[in-house]
Amino acid sequence: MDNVTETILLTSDTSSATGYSSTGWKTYLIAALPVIIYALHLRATRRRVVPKGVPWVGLRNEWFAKIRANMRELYHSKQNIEEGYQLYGKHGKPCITPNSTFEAEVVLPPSYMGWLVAQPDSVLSIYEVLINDVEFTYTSPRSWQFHRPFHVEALNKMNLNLMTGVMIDEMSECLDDWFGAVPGKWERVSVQASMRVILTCITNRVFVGKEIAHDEKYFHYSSHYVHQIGNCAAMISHLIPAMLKPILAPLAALPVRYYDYHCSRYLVPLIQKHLDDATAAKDSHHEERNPDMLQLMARFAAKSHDPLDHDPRSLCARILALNFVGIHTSSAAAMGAIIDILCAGPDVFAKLRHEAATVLRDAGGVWNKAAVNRLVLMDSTLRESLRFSAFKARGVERKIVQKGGVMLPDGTLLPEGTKVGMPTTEIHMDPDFYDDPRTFRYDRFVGKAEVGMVNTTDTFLAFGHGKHACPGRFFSTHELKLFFAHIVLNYDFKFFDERPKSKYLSDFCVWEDHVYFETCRRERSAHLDLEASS
Ligand code: HEM
Repeated sequence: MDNVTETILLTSDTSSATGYSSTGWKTYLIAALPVIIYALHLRATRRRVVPKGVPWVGLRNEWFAKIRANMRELYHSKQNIEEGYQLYGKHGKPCITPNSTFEAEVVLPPSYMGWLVAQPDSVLSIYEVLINDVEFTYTSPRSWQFHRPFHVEALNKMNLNLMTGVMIDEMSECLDDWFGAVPGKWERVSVQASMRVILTCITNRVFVGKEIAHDEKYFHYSSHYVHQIGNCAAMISHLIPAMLKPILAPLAALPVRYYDYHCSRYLVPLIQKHLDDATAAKDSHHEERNPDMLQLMARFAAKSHDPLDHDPRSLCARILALNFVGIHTSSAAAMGAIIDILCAGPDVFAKLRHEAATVLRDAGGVWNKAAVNRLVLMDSTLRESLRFSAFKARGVERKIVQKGGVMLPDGTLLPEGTKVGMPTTEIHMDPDFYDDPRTFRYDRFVGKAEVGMVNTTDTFLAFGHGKHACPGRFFSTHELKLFFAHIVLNYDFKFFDERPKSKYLSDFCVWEDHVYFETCRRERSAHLDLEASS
């Protein structure tokens, strides 16, 4: 017997004598492992709260019914929301809709809207929803580390009147590329690709200025950033168990962090320059009259005492996050609008063209904010499209952050961490709120000043509602009205005989395939025809 074997035998003998055999210890550990993992999982998923006493929809009579309903949600979300609305929402009651992220959401009835929007941020938080949905902790940690969200304030300070010329320039250039520049030549164009690229170009131009916006590599990195952030967030929230997130999510977020890094190489030096200029201008009281978003943000930053606001990398992350929220939403709105207009047919199109031509002729052939504001039919058409073709079925989503939870008007207690929201699409299609809701009526809102495209109401939720209603809606409304006016003036179209099909992925509405339309550049803008004939 050698020394080592002897030692092992001795050790083993000793442990048997004391009642602790190493095999027994390992067995205990192996048996306890699932419990330890489960305890860690519970701790890591403590935010996944499922309130008691609220009925579920989408359940079937089967084993593990809730887990399976959550897993089915990716393709059954709209059905669940419809069912919940008919069974509960219409009767003033909340219900739980499953979610493929396993974070079930309490959908509230429309009658609770006043209560929902009256809650302070210390009770219901939109930020927790945004940070969670986009997995900002991993995909873009810097973009939500700030004390004052002045990127949102900068959005509201944007001078849309002075920006109009820049926007028209950018639109014309992009439309030449995508819709065709040769009069009389018909082109076949993808709705999804064209709207995504054109809206990205306009947003980039207005946000970061011409030089960087027109840099092909910046366009590549920034548009990939916008698309990857959604993919990475979906992968993190759907595929990575919460307890493994700290280890695996940073890896899953690498693609978006790569594009973020490349965008920052363009933006950080420019932001530093704007910060220096803004600091100098603060002392000399001289500021450029037509600043882009980055310049506006630098002005706010220059006046701030928070060191984080002077970090160009932080400002860069914030503008990229704005790009993400702004580009997806406005391109989805533009896709819905062009499809709705081409389905509405030649009469509606002729009326929109006539209005745009009259307004532009009366404005002397140059668009400005006042002229865009006079596009009443276009405003109603685009608002109707946001109602009719809403691209997210649940909206006004908030997370309960108040310790101890919150009591709903019917006395139900929802615990801290519960996500709540409104059934946007069902409210938009409810005959109690809209006459003949399943018909696209382009002129539905004409003559009702209180329901212009930017106005949110209890029953028009495309931009959310309440104090957190989309701050980008003034910019987007102006941009989309200008864009569609420019299109109807300068292009002819073939109309759709049949509406393209859409489907839901979770609660997001997407077009089933690539949808194409045919368009042809006119000899000249229709307002010049009007001028010639009058
Ligand atoms: C047609 C285009 C757009 C649509 C339909 C849209 C829709 C929305 C919706 C539904 C919300 C949630 C509001 C709530 O829950 O009450 C929201 C929030 C927000 N949107 Fe938009 N949006 C659009 C364009 C933009 C643009 C262009 C920007 C910026 C460039 C932007 C920036 C934001 C921000 C920062 C928030 C969060 C507001 C907050 O936290 O208080 N949006 N948007």
